[in-house]
Amino acid sequence: MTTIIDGKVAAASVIETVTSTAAALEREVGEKPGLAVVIVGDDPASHTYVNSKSKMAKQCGFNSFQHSLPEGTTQEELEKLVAELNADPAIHGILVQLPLPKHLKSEPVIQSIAPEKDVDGLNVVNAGKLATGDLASGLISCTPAGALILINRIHGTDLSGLNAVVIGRSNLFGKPMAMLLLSSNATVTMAHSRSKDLPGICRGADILVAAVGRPDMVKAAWVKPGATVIDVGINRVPAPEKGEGKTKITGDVAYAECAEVAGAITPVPGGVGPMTIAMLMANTVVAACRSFGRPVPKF
Ligand SMILES: Nc1nc2c(c(=O)[nH]1)N[C@@H](CN(C=O)c1ccc(C(=O)N[C@@H](CCC(=O)O)C(=O)O)cc1)CN2
Repeated sequence: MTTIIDGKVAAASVIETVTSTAAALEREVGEKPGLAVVIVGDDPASHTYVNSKSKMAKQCGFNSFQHSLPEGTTQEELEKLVAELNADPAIHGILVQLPLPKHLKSEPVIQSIAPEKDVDGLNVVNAGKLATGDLASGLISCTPAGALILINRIHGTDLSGLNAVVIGRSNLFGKPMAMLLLSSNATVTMAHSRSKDLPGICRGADILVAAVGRPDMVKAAWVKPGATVIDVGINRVPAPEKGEGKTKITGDVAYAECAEVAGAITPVPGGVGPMTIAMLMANTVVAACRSFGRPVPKF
């Protein structure tokens, strides 16, 4: 029997801990965690994600600040806003929604976020801490942190002796995911579009993580029988069965056929996606606890 890994259930458990920690902080210190979310431009999917983040922040008992900037915002204007948020003591977490419009460079913006407020875990200080095995004092990118929680539900926290393959090498997901798996003692292979014999590499995986942005790319023949398959893809594709012009979300894994072979698998939607927003809340409450010298919850 294949286990369907339910990201909504795991996310709800994270949110419960976040909410009780935020309530304790307010009771004991008289302050709420503050999350600032910055979005530039009109991308509808990005607006949906940002609205969900702001709504969830309020639900957790945070102060939520949304900065929606016009498409024509300049690099200087964006970095000036980040500098103001860095200096604001009511803000414990800052997130700049990605991707930015094409005329803006995301790297300098990300690197201008104060590391202790970088709840996306993308700043070189936080990425460096993760790469050097310091998982305790930095902030870890939300989607890989959430994917690891789902993997831990199947395999426990010690992945010794297991082969993990991560397809994709982005700073937002692939690289931090590989570091987290390595820190959990897995034997990790990072594969990508230039890898030779991708199906063969994947067939060696006890834990296969796909983050490539190509709908249904991973086929059943790529999956080792009994493997855990984590699908990080969020692809919007046409869904004529729902009506003309309709679309649906699908992952990077051909779900139905891979579920026949895998031991455990995440669906899309309802797998890794809900963990992204839950871990953003977790990072924000952790950043707030640290700023007040309070104990940090475990997720
Ligand atoms: N600064 C950041 N930008 C982006 C990130 C990020 O972590 N930080 N990740 C993605 C988008 N993203 C959050 O921003 C995100 C993607 C998907 C989901 C999610 O819950 N997906 C649902 C399906 C939702 C739907 O039906 O549309 C699921 O998989 O169940 C949450 C957040 C890029 N940008």
